[in-house]
Amino acid sequence: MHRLKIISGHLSPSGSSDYRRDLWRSECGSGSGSGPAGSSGPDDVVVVHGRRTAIGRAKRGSFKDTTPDELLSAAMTAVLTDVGLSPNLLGDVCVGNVLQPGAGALMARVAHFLSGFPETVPVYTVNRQCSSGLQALFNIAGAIRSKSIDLGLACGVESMSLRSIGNPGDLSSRLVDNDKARDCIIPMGITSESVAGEAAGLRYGPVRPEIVPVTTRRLSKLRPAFKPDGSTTAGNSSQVSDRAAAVLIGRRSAVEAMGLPVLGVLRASAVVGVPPDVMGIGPAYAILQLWNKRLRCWFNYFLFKDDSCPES
Ligand SMILES: CC(=O)SCCNC(=O)CCNC(=O)[C@H](O)C(C)(C)COP(=O)(O)OP(=O)(O)OC[C@H]1O[C@@H](n2cnc3c(N)ncnc32)[C@H](O)[C@@H]1OP(=O)(O)O
Repeated sequence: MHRLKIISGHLSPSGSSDYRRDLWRSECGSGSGSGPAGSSGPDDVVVVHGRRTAIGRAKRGSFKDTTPDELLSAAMTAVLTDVGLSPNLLGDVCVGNVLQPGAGALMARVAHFLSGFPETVPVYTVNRQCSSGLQALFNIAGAIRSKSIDLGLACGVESMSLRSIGNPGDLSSRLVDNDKARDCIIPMGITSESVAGEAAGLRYGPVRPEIVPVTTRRLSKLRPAFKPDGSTTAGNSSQVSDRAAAVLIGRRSAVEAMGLPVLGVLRASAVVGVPPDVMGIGPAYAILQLWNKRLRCWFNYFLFKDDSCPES
């Protein structure tokens, strides 16, 4: 019950005082501010509000002809409209996007103007492959922590219908002499097969007793998508899709002064490099790094799902 109460408090739009009291009392929340898990107060980076579009199936879905600037603009506009915030108050806007033509920032700046944002508000894009949207969030959080800005908008957008991931661009011919460099051009689906191969030997530890095995006939009959004897199918893959999302975050003191809601607190993030032929395994190692940043008790409250792929 205690755990449920904390989770529901975390989701409360008003950042309810009950939740905060529980958080302050909990092992993570009661720290002296000496570490990322323990710091709590006016300088917290807090989540105010977030919206997303529906998820359209690439090439065949409802957004197959919708340009990414339109998707992005819809999400950006909705966030600010919901909370009644003028875009003038945004210190920065960061957009995660992988398949970027127009030198990166063009689509985002167009979306920015389509949303009625003034030219004085800056915008830029970031590409950290599958976690680009998350990286946008932590870029804005970093700017808030360093006191460069008080409030910012973090977004992510991808049109897998209108853009192609097939073209690797111009690369050195020396690539063939370097194993790791060569692995960088392995198709995504094949890396997914390699991750499945590595994961096959893993035990699922504490969550194992919670899982009830269910085999649906249709699901088990789906054919492997990337190699004949593979295990990646349409049923266990991230879907290739078109969508956008936007999240408003800020420093707690500024957010509260503006009378905006507090949905949650951004405590920490971690990024790691992994071998390119199993790049999809990255979140497992990043979670371990967070664990090592003394966030152990947070793992009592939340189960993590890797939903960061732009195409998922
Ligand atoms: C960091 C990383 O890990 S990167 C990610 C690595 N993974 C990948 O690259 C995989 C990305 N995904 C893909 O490329 C695509 O989703 C694919 C190729 C796997 C599948 O694409 P599609 O064939 O277009 O999938 P689609 O959605 O049409 O589904 C195919 C069929 O499976 C069926 N299906 C899909 N999911 C399920 C399910 N859960 N249960 C039953 N049937 C299902 C669909 O109904 C469809 O049936 P139909 O052909 O009779 O209509």
